[in-house]
Parts: sequence; C-alpha cells; structure tokens
Amino acid sequence: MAESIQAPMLVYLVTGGCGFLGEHIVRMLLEQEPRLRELRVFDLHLSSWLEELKTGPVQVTAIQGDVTQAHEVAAAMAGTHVVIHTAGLVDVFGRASPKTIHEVNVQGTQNVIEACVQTGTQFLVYTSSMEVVGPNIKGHPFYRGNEDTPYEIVHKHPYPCSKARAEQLVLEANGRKVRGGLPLVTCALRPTGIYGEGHQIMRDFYRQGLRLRGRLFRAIPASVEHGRVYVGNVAWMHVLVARELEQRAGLMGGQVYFCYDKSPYKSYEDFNMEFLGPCGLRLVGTRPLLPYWLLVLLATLNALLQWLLRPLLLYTPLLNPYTLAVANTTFTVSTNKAQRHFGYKPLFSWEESRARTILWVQSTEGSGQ
Ligand SMILES: NC(=O)c1ccc[n+]([C@@H]2O[C@H](COP(=O)([O-])OP(=O)(O)OC[C@H]3O[C@@H](n4cnc5c(N)ncnc54)[C@H](O)[C@@H]3O)[C@@H](O)[C@H]2O)c1
Ligand SMILES: CC(C)[C@@H](O)CC[C@@H](C)[C@H]1CC[C@H]2[C@@H]3[C@H](O)C=C4C[C@@H](O)CC[C@]4(C)[C@H]3CC[C@]12C
Repeated sequence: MAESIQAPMLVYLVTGGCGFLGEHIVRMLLEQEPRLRELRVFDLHLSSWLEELKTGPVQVTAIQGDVTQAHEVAAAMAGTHVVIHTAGLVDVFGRASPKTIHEVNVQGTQNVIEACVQTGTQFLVYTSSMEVVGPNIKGHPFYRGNEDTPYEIVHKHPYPCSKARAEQLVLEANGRKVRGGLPLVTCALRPTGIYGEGHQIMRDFYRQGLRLRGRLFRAIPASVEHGRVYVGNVAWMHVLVARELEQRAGLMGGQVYFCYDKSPYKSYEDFNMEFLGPCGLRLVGTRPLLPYWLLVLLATLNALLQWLLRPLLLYTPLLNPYTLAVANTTFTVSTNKAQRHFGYKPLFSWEESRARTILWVQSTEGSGQ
C-alpha cells in the first residue's frame, strides 16, 4: 500500500471487532490510522456502540457474519487491503464443544486466508495467543521467555490446540499468491493474558469478591508468575503491525511476536488485586488457603459435574483442571522482538493501564457490563 498523500484510501477489515480486544482494535484504528477510508467490523454479534462510530470521517461498515461461513468471509473481504483476524472462541471453561472451537478458530481462520487469496487482500494480521506455546500439559514453567526460547509444546485442550493450528495455517500462508499475483503477507501476534476495560473474567472476580463481603481467597502461590498485557497496548501492536507489514514484508512476513508491555510479573491473583484492591477487595492469605491436592479434587469434581449436568444446563465454573493447571504454571515473556522488527513501544504505561482498568472495574459495579 503506497503511502497516501491525498485522501485516505485503505480498507481494513477486523473480524471479531465487537469483542473485548476487537473493540479496542477498532477504536485504535480510528484514532491512529490516518490512511483509513473504510473500516469493516465483522462479527457474529454486532454491538450497539458501533453506531456511535459512524458519525466520523471514516466509513464504518458493520457486517454481521460468521467466520465459519466461507462465503460470508469472502463477501466481507472483497476490496479489503488489510485484515486483522481476531475473531475466535476463547473458551477454556467448557462452554463450547471441541468441534465448535475447532470450526471457529481453525476453519474460520482457513476461511479468512482463502478469502484473502480469492479477493486479493494482501495483508493478514492474526491474533494468536501465548497458549500456542504453553503452558504445556506437563506444567513446565516458561520463565521470561521469548519467541526463540526452546520449550516443549504439548497441548491436549481444544482451545490451545485450535490456536496453535490456526497460527500455523497463517504462517504457512505467508507468500501465497493472492488474486492479482501479489504475495500474501501474514503475521501472528501472541498476547499473554490480556487485561483492561471490558475484561469479563476480571469483572467476574470483582463480583465474586463483592458477594464474599469484599474478600477473595488465595488459591495460587504468589511465586507463580503470569504474564499479563494491557488491552490498549495489544490493540496498538495490531495497528502498528498492520501499518508496517507492507514496508517490512521481508522481515515481518511469516513472523510471530509476543505482545508485551511494562505490566509487572505477578501471580494471576496478585496481578488482579492491582485493580480489585483499589476497588475495595482484599486477597485473604499469603499462601493458598487450600492444599493443591484439594484444589485438584475440586477442579475434577467441577469437570464431572459439568459433564453430568450438560444435558440439563451449562455448568462452567472458573475452576476446572485446565484453568487450575494454567493458573498454577509460571508463564511470562521478556522480549523486544516487536521493537526490533517494527519499532513497537507500548502506547500506555503501566500506570495508565492500571488507572484505566481500575476506572472501568469501578464503573461495572451495579451495571450490567
Ligand atoms: N483475552 C485474552 O486474554 C486473550 C489472550 C491471548 C489471545 N487472545 C485472542 O484474542 C482474540 C480475541 O479474544 P477476546 O478475549 O477479545 O475474546 P472475545 O470473546 O471478547 O471476542 C471474540 C469475538 O469474536 C467473535 N466471534 C466468535 N465466533 C465468531 C464467528 N464464528 N464468526 C465471527 N465472529 C465470531 C465474538 O462475537 C467476539 O466478538 C481471540 O482470537 C483470542 O484467542 C485473547
Ligand atoms: C480458580 C482459581 C484457580 C483462579 O486463579 C483461576 C484463574 C483462571 C480462570 C485464569 C488463570 C490464567 C488465565 C488464562 C491466561 O491468562 C491466558 C489465557 C490465554 C488467552 O488466549 C485466553 C484466556 C486465557 C486462557 C486465560 C483464561 C483464565 C485463566 C485460566
């Protein structure tokens, strides 16, 4: 895409644009991408806030569609210069079947790739995940690793398996000829645990604490480090990659980048308390209140209950064998590959990220958000 001097000329498509991360990407593009002529927001569930975006200079086109339907993806893709593919089923709680997770995350991604080839869209940025790497089923720690750190990648759970396969498809598609004969340039971004405005799991912890008279009970040792990254910085990295991909295709094409910022390394629960503490909650216990074997038993009972109740209702507690294992395994990244390859620096400091998240958590009290 040649740099436009006159009128903005580019058409972007964001799949999953109404989700937690997708909304921040949509808003960041409108704020930070001057070459944007049209922004297409493709999602299974369109949000009402999209309407307020249609009053600006950029044409915002809301498209209700399903990435598992190849024809719907191709129709939305026609005439697009850049696609940011963030649509996905983020399910580690057993809400969706393994088949559905695969259909959305893997087949949906294949449909996006084929639509790029069919319609001539040349640039594809894919939202992958830390879980493509780990933690693995053996519970091996990944301590301040980077994109080149050796690590035994072993998954069984449908979600990480689907993200790993989808990422592989995206990277393998780099260099394929699209309609018109130009090469497809692809790139995958791997956020660690994203937090920020709109993070539903954070909201759920907050509400759980309010129900327990302002208390949350430690279940994970404070020594277990978990990588977290602010949603605004993840969105910024997507916008920057999409902007730089053409000029640096040789360097960035087919590459993966962890998403990172200055958010501190802490256990999942201690990190959450950076926001929930100022909102009046306190984390009880300097050590886990229950022995690990009892947590494993409770998690297993939850999984059994989920299976038994499935014909009647969907029982999806936070604690299950997979979430307990992930929470209990150190996974942190320390890298500067994104800075070296395309000049990424976090747009939001840790202090700003924390303040924005606290304000949002406080705003959810009593609201339906
Ligand atoms: N939340 C995190 O901590 C995190 C971390 C790393 C990577 N990711 C990845 O980031 C992406 C976005 O995650 P999120 O946390 O914003 O989740 P989310 O559920 O809030 O957003 C996903 C969006 O995709 C849409 N979607 C789902 N199935 C669809 C389909 N069949 N067709 C079209 N749209 C569909 C949903 O409606 C939703 O708006 C996912 O690919 C996820 O794997 C998330
Ligand atoms: C009940 C306790 C044991 C409690 O501490 C469980 C926390 C658990 C729900 C979360 C701990 C780690 C989270 C995951 C991690 O942040 C990274 C993820 C990758 C991303 O692609 C999707 C979300 C997630 C799997 C995230 C989900 C919640 C946790 C498992």
